[in-house]
Amino acid sequence: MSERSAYIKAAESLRGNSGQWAAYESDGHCVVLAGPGSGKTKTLTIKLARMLAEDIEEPRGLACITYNNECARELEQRLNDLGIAPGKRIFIGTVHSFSLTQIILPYSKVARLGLPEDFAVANLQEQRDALERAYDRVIGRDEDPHRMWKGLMERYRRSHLNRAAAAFHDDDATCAQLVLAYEEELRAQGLIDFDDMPLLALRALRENKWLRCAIRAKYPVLAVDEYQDLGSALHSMVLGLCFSTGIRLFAVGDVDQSIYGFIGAKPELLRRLAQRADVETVPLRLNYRCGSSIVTASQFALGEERGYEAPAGAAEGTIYFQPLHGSYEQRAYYIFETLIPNAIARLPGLESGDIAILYPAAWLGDYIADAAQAYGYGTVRADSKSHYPRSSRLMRWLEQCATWCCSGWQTGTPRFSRLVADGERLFAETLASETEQNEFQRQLITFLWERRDSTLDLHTWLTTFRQELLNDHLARSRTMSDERNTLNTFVEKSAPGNTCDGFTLGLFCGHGEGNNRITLTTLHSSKGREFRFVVLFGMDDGKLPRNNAGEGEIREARRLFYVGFTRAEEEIHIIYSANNPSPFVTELAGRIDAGDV
Ligand SMILES: Nc1ncnc2c1ncn2[C@@H]1O[C@H](COP(=O)(O)OP(=O)(O)OP(=O)(O)O)[C@@H](O)[C@H]1O
Repeated sequence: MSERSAYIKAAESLRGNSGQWAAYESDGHCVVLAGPGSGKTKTLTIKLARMLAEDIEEPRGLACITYNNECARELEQRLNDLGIAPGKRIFIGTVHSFSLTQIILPYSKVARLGLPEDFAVANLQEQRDALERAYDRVIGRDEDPHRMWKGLMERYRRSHLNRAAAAFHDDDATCAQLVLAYEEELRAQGLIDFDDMPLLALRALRENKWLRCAIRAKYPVLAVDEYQDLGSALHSMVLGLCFSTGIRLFAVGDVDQSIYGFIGAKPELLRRLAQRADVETVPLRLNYRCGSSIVTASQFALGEERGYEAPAGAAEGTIYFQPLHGSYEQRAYYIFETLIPNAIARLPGLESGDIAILYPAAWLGDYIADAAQAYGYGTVRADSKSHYPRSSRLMRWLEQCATWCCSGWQTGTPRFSRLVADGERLFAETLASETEQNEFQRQLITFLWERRDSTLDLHTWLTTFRQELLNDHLARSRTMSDERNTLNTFVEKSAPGNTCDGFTLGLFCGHGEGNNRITLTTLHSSKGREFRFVVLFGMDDGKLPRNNAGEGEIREARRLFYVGFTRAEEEIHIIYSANNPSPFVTELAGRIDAGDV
């Protein structure tokens, strides 16, 4: 199917929903403001495909910014299903990678950002060292600066974007000095860090009108997914690029799913955007994901009536409350001894891959992982305790390469051309010339073609890959120091005697048997995902919300509960301490008992 017919066909499924169709037909700035499962991401991807085909003439393209690399991966996959591979015309990535690759790397010198020509991105150790030196200079107490000051400084940098404003120096003079000293320490080493990226990009855009015009020339459309979690820097960029420079905006989000306040997200920014007179705001009411009782109850979970409904004829869905006694270990065992075997017997066709167990903090996942292993269930962890950070672009590309070796060479998923394009974007810095790109492509096909076997030993595959293809690029790149460390750590883990000893290529990329595993992840990392059967684990007072939470934190914890709750299609099981339930669970159970569902 051609690109054009693929999106036109997909758009037919939007026609029956007047809101989705209005967004699809919009021709100016448009914001889709809607709840879970309402098809925001679906509408966004089909609209992107349409704009690329109908509104934007080659070689111009569009930039799509999203919250994290996992969300970027999801969008890439959905666009790929519509026949659109990321490439020169389309940028999909985080605010940080947009700032770095589209603004700082190409324009830092002409935009006079004051960075040395060969600046690099600091790895975690270099950031720690810079903070320690800055702390000694500004505060100099005999304390660990990483415990309290690191978090304070990060929040201050993210919330005080304009260094010229008096508020930057006045709101917290010590913090302001620490920020400046920390940045000086980094610059003295020729480094920038992660938080510098949007700040420097914003400064470059603010101070240089020609740069805003250059971005508009390349990307006449800017799309934003998960707007509620993107923070002040992105919001300021959007205001400057879209409303002062004329780039067209297409954004989707949900203020009720804003769960990253602790790193600077502000749901009111999306609200303000949606209230602008020059923006067409499209609300969506139907939730296609969850059974009808789950949709109704989700609004009790949130504590707000939003008027969301399931479409006519949707299945009902069931909510189970599971108050338990005993330790977390005992409660985790109950899931695999009773809950899941019963569910598999009851729900036709339910497989491990349809099941997710979500918890408020990654350490609670350890109990689940141990219990799953004891009962012989395969699991995949998508939280911070996964075998490698799910956000790593390099690891994500290696997974794709492994998938090609296991099956892609026969099925075309992924296509080899996609691996080449993604690899060239990943190593864009060191693959500048056509000769280098051709050589990279030749080496890649030689390596992968000789290893088309899902039973190969992962450690050998990775060490050879690293040595033959990656080492040189990683050593020469200025931006991939952390990616290099991530790879080296994972290679070490896969070595004989370590935690991933014996992993095959198939297990690494979730191919075949290994793919059908129960997902274990935090409520935070469950955002954007959906499963037939969801277990919420550890829904206890003190865990959700955590002890001594302030008012704002309690509101955010409640939204987190709502995000987890709305991942379920058919069944949701809420496991909590019988003596100490989360107040959100108590309120939800009370509303359901009162017959509100
Ligand atoms: N018009 C539609 N007809 C049928 N199914 C739809 C329609 N719109 C969306 N869906 C389905 O609803 C589910 C949720 O869609 P999607 O993931 O795009 O929602 P979302 O609004 O991004 O959700 P969340 O905010 O919870 O991540 C998907 O399975 C999608 O295919």
